[in-house]
Amino acid sequence: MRIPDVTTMETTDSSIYIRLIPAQNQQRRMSDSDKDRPLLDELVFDDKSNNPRRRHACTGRFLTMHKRRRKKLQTRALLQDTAILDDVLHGQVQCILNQVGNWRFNAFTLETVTGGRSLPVLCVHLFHWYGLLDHFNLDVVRLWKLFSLIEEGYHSTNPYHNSIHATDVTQAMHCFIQESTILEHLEPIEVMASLLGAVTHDLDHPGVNQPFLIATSNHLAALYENTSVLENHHWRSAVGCLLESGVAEQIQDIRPALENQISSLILATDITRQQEFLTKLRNYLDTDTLDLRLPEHRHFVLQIALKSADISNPCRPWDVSKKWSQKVCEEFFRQGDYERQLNLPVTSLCDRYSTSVPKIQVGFIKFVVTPLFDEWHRFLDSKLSRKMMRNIKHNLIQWEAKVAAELAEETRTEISDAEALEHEVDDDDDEDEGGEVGKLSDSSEGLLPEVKDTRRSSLQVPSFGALRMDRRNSAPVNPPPKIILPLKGQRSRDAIREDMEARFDNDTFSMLSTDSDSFAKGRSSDNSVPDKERPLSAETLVPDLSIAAMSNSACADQLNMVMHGACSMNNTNMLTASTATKQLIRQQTFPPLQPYVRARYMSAAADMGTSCAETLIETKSNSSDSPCEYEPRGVLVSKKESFKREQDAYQMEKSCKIAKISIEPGQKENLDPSITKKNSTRRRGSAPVVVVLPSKTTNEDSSVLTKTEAFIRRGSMPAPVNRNTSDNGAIQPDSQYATNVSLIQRRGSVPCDSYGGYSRNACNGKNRNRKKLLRRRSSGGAEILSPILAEPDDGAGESSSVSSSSWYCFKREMTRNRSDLDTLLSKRRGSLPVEVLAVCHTVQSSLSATQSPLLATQSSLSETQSSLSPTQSTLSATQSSLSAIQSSLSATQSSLSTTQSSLPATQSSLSATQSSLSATQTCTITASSI
Ligand SMILES: Nc1ncnc2c1ncn2[C@@H]1O[C@@H]2COP(=O)(O)O[C@H]2[C@H]1O
Ligand SMILES: [Zn+2]
Repeated sequence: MRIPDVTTMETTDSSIYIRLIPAQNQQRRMSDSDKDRPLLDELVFDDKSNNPRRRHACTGRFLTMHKRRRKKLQTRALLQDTAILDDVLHGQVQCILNQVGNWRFNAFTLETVTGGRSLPVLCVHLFHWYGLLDHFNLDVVRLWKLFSLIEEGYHSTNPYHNSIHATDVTQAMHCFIQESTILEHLEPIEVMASLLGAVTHDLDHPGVNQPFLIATSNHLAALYENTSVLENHHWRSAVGCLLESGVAEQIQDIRPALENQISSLILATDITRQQEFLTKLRNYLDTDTLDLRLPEHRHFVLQIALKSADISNPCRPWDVSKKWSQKVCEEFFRQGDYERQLNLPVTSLCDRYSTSVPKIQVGFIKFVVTPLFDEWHRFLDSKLSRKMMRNIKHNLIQWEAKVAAELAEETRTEISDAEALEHEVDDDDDEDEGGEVGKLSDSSEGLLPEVKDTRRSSLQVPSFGALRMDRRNSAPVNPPPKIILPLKGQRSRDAIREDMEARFDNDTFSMLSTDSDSFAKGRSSDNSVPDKERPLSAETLVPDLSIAAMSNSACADQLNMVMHGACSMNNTNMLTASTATKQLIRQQTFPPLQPYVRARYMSAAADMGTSCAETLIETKSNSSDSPCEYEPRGVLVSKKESFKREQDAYQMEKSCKIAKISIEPGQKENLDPSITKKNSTRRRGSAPVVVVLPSKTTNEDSSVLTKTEAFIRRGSMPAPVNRNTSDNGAIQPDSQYATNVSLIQRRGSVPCDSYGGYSRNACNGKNRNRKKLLRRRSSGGAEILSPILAEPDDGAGESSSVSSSSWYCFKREMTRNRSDLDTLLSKRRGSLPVEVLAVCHTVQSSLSATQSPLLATQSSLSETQSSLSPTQSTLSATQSSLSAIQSSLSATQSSLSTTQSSLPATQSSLSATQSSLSATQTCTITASSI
């Protein structure tokens, strides 16, 4: 392919800008007039007499509902006179764009000279340069709009994952696909997919990693079932931009194939899949079987290229690379700060108090970058790949030197700290001896400032709460580590090496994107903030308001207060006030994750999904129809070659289609189907949690939500459950973690009555739900705790008052014994808010309170039993005498009956006697008469 010369480019690129200006202004160059900038804005953003930018900025185009903060341009300070300075320095832009294929490219410089528009400027330039505009007959205004939408989709508030990172990765991708080994085989559609994939690969990135989204129950985690959450979101957002810009309309024929390729490229950037790709690449290279004439092999190489481009910043020249390293670590540390505020375990790589930029860089370069670039270099074996390898080595040496310097400084600090403490002890010992030290310590007041001055920041003064945040090193405060001091440096080095190896473990890639070792191991933060600084709830609090924007404006206000207020010590009081009255109740169950839910959420994806299936077959006919009469620029190839490749491309599209269609409804990309099945069957609880704050104002609005300012928890999967059940390589639990979690594991999804109950209470002040709460069959977990968390009120029923008093008992107890709370909090993991844990403790203590009266009752029962036993024996004696009487009675009865039975015989003998007597009498009478 022909690389255009500078003169040609100058003319060509000028024409891009000229074409962007409305017809009546075409004769004017961008830099010619003070009106150029507004004109461009008008053209790009006010097209069709709407104001799309403003509209989208308010409503949010992406699922994070990102409200873009407009970049502050230095020259905007001169708003009233825009003519004085132009944001876009066209001469310099041109100069940089002319060097766009150079590995020394600096995206930050392009960002500056383009007035913050590096992304669309670079991309339109590259599309033009490769001849894609002509080849696909693209409208440059739509294309500009596409890249403006993409630029807008990146969060300018992210230190690293912003549009400059997209620019950087796109330029790196451009460098890679220009490598002759690759370029000669590429189809125009593949070039377009590569550029679009690169520029959108982190679109709408929230600035935190996947474990954080899961731990804070972000709706994206629920939507993508905790699998390649961000990557799935990035490519779907990309498709949304293609649709919205109208570019999709122009490339109907190739759209399914293009979108398939973009999605597959972006999904490959999931860093947890690094090993999978690396093994495959090694295998290809070992067996020398990579054949770029095959579309699937080309696609695989493009996946590797994008993965490499994504982590290529350590391969840049030192000055550029260093800047990226600082930016990415700034974002990591920001996440660590959020985790600390949320009382989540602080991801080790995000903990600014236990690690440093050089340490992270050494680990990242050694364990992530080098293995990939070793293979990439083996494949490319070019001038560029050699340069990159040289840069990696050089940069690694720089960072290692910094780590060594840090260690030396730490050791020095610790020695001087220990010496200072040693002096203190010696001073006490020498007091009577009157030596030199004794002289200095004539007055203890005089000594104090000196000790204070020599003391370094690594030793923490326990009483100074604020200093805690500044503390960096790990030397314990009490007692001074005198004995271990000589070994300290060596120990630290070993510890750091081990630490790094653990952090950059090939299996986990824990710090990067989708895993977090501290989450998995249940490590608690050493720096957990005191209770009063704790924000409202882990369930609702997310780092950037843009991620929380699917709640109402009142929630956004509250989050804003927490997020920005909690950072400043001045606002602690405000926070304390709000946390003191916080209540936790549950809300209705999140809808189950059915395919239709996903479809509803992702209108763009749905659109894409159907069109993919429908129009895939048309792709071939279109691509063969398309004439190859474009300028011989960029990747464009001869007709004959093109035809052959179209056949290959068709084969690949067919295989893509098969792969796509074989995905069952609800199944996620990037996931082994068997794992999906296992996960989905194992998936547990889902009930979101709501934090209700007391009414801020006495608003007349009868809406419960407005009154209570409910923070609606979006996601549904409690983190502990997910971690326990997820075995797809994202997070591996260890046994200790599992044991800890089992204590607080959230249970099923029985909806809690208390939400409705609370609402009614809030409206009319009655306690209609109290009996209901008692009747309710709890599934365990947060829902059982809501009545306990409720503040006592006058009309409280029996159960409520018991619970409330336990809560206050617990609170009192905790205030007395902070260490208990600390222990409790330090055990805490995952997404359950701290309140839930606190209440677990409350329930336990109220249970033990209930147990003691029960025991008393039991002993009195046994006493009663023993006093009863004599009575029982009397009773049994009486019973036996009674039975004796009964038996004598029965004997009497039987003799009576015997007597009775003998009576008739006597009677009959009597009557016989009588009759014999009367016979005798008759005889006598007869005899006498005779
Ligand atoms: N210089 C760096 N140091 C540490 N981590 C990095 C560096 N560059 C990139 N990464 C990580 O690698 C990840 C690659 O994918 P992402 O761009 O989404 O996010 C990136 C960061 O998390
Ligand atoms: Zn990236």
